Amino acid sequence: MSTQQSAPVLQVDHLGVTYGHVRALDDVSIALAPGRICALIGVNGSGKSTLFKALMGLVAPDAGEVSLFGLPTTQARKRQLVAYMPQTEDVDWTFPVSVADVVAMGLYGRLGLTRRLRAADRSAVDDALERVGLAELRRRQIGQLSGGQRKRVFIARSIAQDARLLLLDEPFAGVDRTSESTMIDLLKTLRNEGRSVLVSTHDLAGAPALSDEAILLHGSVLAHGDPTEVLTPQNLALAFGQAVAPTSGEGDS
Ligand SMILES: Nc1ncnc2c1ncn2[C@@H]1O[C@H](COP(=O)(O)OP(=O)(O)OP(=O)(O)O)[C@@H](O)[C@H]1O
Repeated sequence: MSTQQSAPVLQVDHLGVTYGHVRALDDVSIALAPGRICALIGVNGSGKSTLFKALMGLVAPDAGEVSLFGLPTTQARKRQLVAYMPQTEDVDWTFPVSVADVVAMGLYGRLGLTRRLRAADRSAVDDALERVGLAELRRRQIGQLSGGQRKRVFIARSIAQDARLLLLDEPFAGVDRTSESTMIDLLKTLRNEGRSVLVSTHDLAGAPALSDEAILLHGSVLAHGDPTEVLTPQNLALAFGQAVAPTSGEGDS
């Protein structure tokens, strides 16, 4: 990490994404430095999930570019540099796999075709489960976990993977205050290890305590910087004051 300390882990230049007639993201430019927690804040439909999906290459932009660690997304994913936690409803929780199986998936990039875990891999899975407090539930089917436990499984998988950038879409939704504060402590520890975290949240009051910087999104970036400077009454009125849908119609692409 040392030689590229200031190189952005995530760079988005003039990104545009359109679904049919809905312009979900328009001219979005963002850079995120290593070792930072960045809160992504915006009203429902402001494009937060779309931004995560574009960063992961899961939706095709119609304008602009994305790079992670100076690499195209496909390369960064291949090198296991980035981990993504989608919104809970985007995951098939009935899938017949255990908690430990899901965490082990973080190691697949390093395993051979047989995907057979060696002793060191098993201990990486155990360590990751220990760090998120799920060691005792390692054999449980993922569908039999609470909402907060499900989120922690994903974080454990990112830790096992040793991802340098975590993209977390609404990790605190449906999570009680105690679990949320445990998760925030964990994210800060991961940040202190030099990882970066982009995390979407609706918790405006909690954002300054959670994050080093904040982005206010409303189809485009309304503000990006220190959370206390971003979350001003004026900016919040712009982002939340009116239930304005992102620009729809033919867009400008
Ligand atoms: N697959 C899709 N097809 C068509 N429109 C979509 C699709 N996915 C998202 N949209 C639209 O794109 C816009 C941005 O949606 P997105 O899910 O990115 O917002 P969000 O900020 O993540 O919302 P939320 O806080 O509700 O999760 C919205 O107007 C939404 O209706």
